[in-house]
Amino acid sequence: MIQVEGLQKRFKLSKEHSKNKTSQDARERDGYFHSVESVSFQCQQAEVLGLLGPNGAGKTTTLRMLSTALTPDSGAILVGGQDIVKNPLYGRRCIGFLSGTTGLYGRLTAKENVEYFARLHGLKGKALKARCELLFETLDMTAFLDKRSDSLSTGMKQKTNIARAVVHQPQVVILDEPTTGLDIMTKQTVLTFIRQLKEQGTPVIFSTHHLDEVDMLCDKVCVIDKGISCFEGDLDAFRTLGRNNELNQAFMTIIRETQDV
Ligand SMILES: Nc1ncnc2c1ncn2[C@@H]1O[C@H](COP(=O)(O)OP(=O)(O)OP(=O)(O)O)[C@@H](O)[C@H]1O
Repeated sequence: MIQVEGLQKRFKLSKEHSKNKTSQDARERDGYFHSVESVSFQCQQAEVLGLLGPNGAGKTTTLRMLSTALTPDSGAILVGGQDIVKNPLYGRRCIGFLSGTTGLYGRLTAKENVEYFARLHGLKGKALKARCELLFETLDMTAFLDKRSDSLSTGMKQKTNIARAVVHQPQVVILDEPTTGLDIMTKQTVLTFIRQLKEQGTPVIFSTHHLDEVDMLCDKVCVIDKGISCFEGDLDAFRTLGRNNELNQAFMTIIRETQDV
């Protein structure tokens, strides 16, 4: 289980930027951009949580804090009761993170990339081979395992990145827009993989703009708007609050009404 409580993150703006201030966003103040002002949610074992929000809402900033790539200014991130803000090394061991900008080593093959990260996490010998083979099979990677990563298609790269992110069997999996830019077949493989993680009991948090994916996969959603989590609940509660069975419509109502407050 992962619990996120009162996360905040601001970024210092350059003097130049502050002088020529044109932004209407209330998060820009005192020489800082307050990307995440107050975000809280939790995701239990075997639950899939969809992180929703308009462009610029603060989803990626939040997920980067969960991955320990960014340190929050305040707030707590508890995995199995331990605060990974205070213990980021522990966080890196227990979280598997796929970001939109994760890079692969272009000169290494898909297989070599995944094995390299497996070794970084301490896997070796038969355990490494078995874990990698299972992932290659599950993510349908066998046809391109020996190709250099710089020659892979977008979908092949994404599968390799996902394998790399979960090779150490993390307690919690966090995926930032995992299906963006993928064709229908590859997207299906990724969604099936998320469902399998859930069946194995792993909490999965993923950000997306595709509410059809949320409908198919998510047990609950958290909506972030302008750096603040304004809704957390299951899909029934989401539809009720948005007064619409159609998730896109419900989402737009929730955002509109949050912004009117
Ligand atoms: N290093 C930074 N310095 C200044 N502002 C930043 C920085 N990183 C993010 N931001 C700002 O914080 C806000 C939230 O960005 P974030 O990438 O978290 O949004 P998002 O919800 O993931 O958006 P999208 O759906 O478009 O990916 C944006 O306005 C962004 O410009």
